[in-house]
Amino acid sequence: MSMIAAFYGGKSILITGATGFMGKVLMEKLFRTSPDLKVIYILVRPKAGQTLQQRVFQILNSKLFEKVKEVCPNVHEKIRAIYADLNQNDFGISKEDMQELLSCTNIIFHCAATVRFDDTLRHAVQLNVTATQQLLLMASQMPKLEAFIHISTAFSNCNLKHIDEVIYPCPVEPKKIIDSLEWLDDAIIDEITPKLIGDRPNTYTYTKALGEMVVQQESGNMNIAIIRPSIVGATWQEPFPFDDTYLSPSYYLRSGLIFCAGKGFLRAIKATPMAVADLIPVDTVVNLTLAVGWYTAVHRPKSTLVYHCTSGNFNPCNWGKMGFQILATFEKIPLERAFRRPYADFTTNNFTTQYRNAVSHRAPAIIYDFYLRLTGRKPRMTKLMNRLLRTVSMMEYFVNQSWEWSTYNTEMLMSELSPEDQRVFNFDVRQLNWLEYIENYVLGVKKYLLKEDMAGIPEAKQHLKRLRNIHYLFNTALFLIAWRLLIARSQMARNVWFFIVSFCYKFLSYFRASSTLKV
Ligand SMILES: CCCCCCCCCCCCCCCCCCCC(=O)SCCNC(=O)CCNC(=O)[C@H](O)C(C)(C)COP(=O)(O)OP(=O)(O)OC[C@H]1O[C@@H](n2cnc3c(N)ncnc32)[C@H](O)[C@@H]1OP(=O)(O)O
Ligand SMILES: NC(=O)C1=CN([C@@H]2O[C@H](COP(=O)(O)OP(=O)(O)OC[C@H]3O[C@@H](n4cnc5c(N)ncnc54)[C@H](OP(=O)(O)O)[C@@H]3O)[C@@H](O)[C@H]2O)C=CC1
Repeated sequence: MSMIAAFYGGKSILITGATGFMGKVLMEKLFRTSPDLKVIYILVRPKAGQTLQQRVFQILNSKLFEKVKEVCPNVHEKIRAIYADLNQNDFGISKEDMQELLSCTNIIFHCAATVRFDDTLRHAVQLNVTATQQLLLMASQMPKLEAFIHISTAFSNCNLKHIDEVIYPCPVEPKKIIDSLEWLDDAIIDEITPKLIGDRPNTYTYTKALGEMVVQQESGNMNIAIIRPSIVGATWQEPFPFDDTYLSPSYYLRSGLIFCAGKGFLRAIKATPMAVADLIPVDTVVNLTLAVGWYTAVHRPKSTLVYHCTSGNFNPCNWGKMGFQILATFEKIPLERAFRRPYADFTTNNFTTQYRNAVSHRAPAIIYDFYLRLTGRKPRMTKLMNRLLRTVSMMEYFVNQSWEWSTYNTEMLMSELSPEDQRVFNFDVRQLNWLEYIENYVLGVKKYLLKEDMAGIPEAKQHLKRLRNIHYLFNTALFLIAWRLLIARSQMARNVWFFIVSFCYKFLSYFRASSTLKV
C-alpha cells in the first residue's frame, strides 16, 4: 500500500493554477492515486468566455482525465471550483468561500504563476510575489493546514552556475519592490526593470526568486517546502506518454517549437549542442510534488526545504542529441504538408545566426507570402516567422549554457520512500530513456495536437520528397543565374567556364569512343 496515496485520503487540498499545465496533471494524479480524498478546492477565474464550471467540465472531459473517471467516478463532486483572481485583493474570493477554505484546507499546492518571459515587471510581481504573499497570509489562518508546497523554478537563480537547494537573497527586498510598484508609473517601471533584474534574463526568473524570498520570510511556523523544476515537458509515463491537451504559454515553447521544426519553419537556432537540455517530464515533477507534500506534513522538517527537480545531474541529455532525435523521428513519422524539409542547424555564432535567420527563415517566408498574394490569399508567413524568431531569441539564454543543481534533498526524499511509493510516485529520472521520450513527444505533437492520422505518413513522405526536389531545382536555378551573371561580367569566370565545358566535352568523346571500341 502506498503511504503517500493513503496520506492524501480524506484530505481537503487547495490547488492554485489547477487549470495550468502542471496543475491539471497534479490534480489528475491525486484523484487517480487517492480517489478517497475529501475535496480539491481549485482557485479559478473565468477565462476566454468560459465560466468556472465550463472550465472544470472541459478539464474533466479531456483525454488526461480518462483514467481518473474509472477509479473515481464521482470526481466532479470532489472538485470545488472557487472563483478567485490572484490579481485582486483577497483574490476576490467571497466571504463564504474564504471561510470554507480557511477552516477546511489541509494541504496547499501553489502552482499559479505567470510563466511568460515577456511579462511586465508589474504583472509578474503581482502574480509571482504579491499573490504568493497573500496566499501565505491566508495559509497562516488555516488551523488544519499540514503543509504548504510552493512551486518555483530551477531557473530562479539562473544568474549562478552552481545552485544549491537553499533560498538565495535578492539585492532588493520583495516588500520594497511591492511597495514601490504601487506608486511608480508603468513607464518608470519599464525603465528600471533591466536594473532590477540584473543578470537574470527576464522578469519571470527574477520574480520567482522574489517569490521564494517571500515564502521564507512569511513561513512563520507553517510546514513549507519549495520545489524547483527545470524545463517542464510533456508526460513521460502517466497517465500515458505525452499529454499536451493543455493550452498554456509553456506549450508555445515546447510542442510549439517541435511543431515548427517538424513543419520546417524552424531550421536553425543559436544553441550550444553540448549544453545540457534540462527537460523534466511533468509527471516526474508531479510525483515529486506529492511526495514532498507527504514528507513535509508527516516529518515536519525544521526549516523550509528546497527540492530541485532536474534531470541534468541524474541523466543528462544535451541540445544536440535532442535536436538530432527530433529530426530522426520526423524522418520516420513526418508531419503532413510541411512547409520545408525539417533540418536542424545549431550555431553558437551571432553572425551565422543572423545569416541563417535571413536565408533559412525570413527569405522563404517572404517568398511564400508573395506566392499567397499572387494566388489571392492573405499573406501570413512573415508575421508568423517574426513571432517564432522572437520566441527563439528569448530561449537563447537557456540553450547556450549549462547549470549544475545540487539534489541532496531530492535524493534524501527518494531514500525515505517505501519501494511501493518509489514505484507509484516515481521521480527517478535515471530510468528515463531520452530517445524514447523525445520520440513520444514528437509523436504526441502529431497525434494529439495536430490530430494527424498515421495513415497519412506515406503521403507526408512523398510531400517531403517533392520539397527536396523543389529545393534542388531552386538551388540549381539560383546557381545558374548567379553563374550566368558572373560570366557576363568576369573574364576569369568565362575562362573557367570554357575550361569546364571543353573538359566535359573531351571526357564524353573519350567515353563514347571507348564504349564503341568494346562493342
Ligand atoms: C532547429 C530546430 C531544432 C529543434 C527545436 C527543438 C525544440 C526543443 C523543444 C524544447 C523546448 C526548449 C525550451 C527552452 C528553454 C526554456 C527555459 C525555461 C525555464 C522555465 O522555467 S520556463 C517556465 C515556463 N515558461 C515557458 O515555458 C515560456 C513561456 N512562454 C512565453 O513566455 C510566451 O509564450 C512566448 C515564448 C514569449 C511567446 O509569446 P507569444 O508570441 O505572445 O505567444 P503566446 O504564448 O501568446 O501563444 C501563441 C499562440 O499559440 C496559442 N497556443 C498556446 N498554446 C496552445 C496550444 N496548446 N494549442 C494551440 N494553440 C496554442 C496561443 O493561444 C496563441 O494564439 P493566439 O491566437 O492568441 O495568437
Ligand atoms: N512550465 C514550466 O516549464 C515550468 C513551470 N514552473 C512553475 O510551475 C508552476 C506551474 O507552471 P505551468 O503550469 O507551466 O503554468 P501555466 O501557465 O500553464 O499555468 C498557470 C496557472 O496559473 C493560473 N493563473 C495565472 N494568473 C492567474 C490569476 N490572475 N488568477 C488565478 N489564476 C491565475 C492560470 O490560470 P488560467 O488558466 O486562468 O490562466 C493557470 O492555471 C509555476 O509556478 C511555474 O513557475 C517551473 C519551472 C518550469
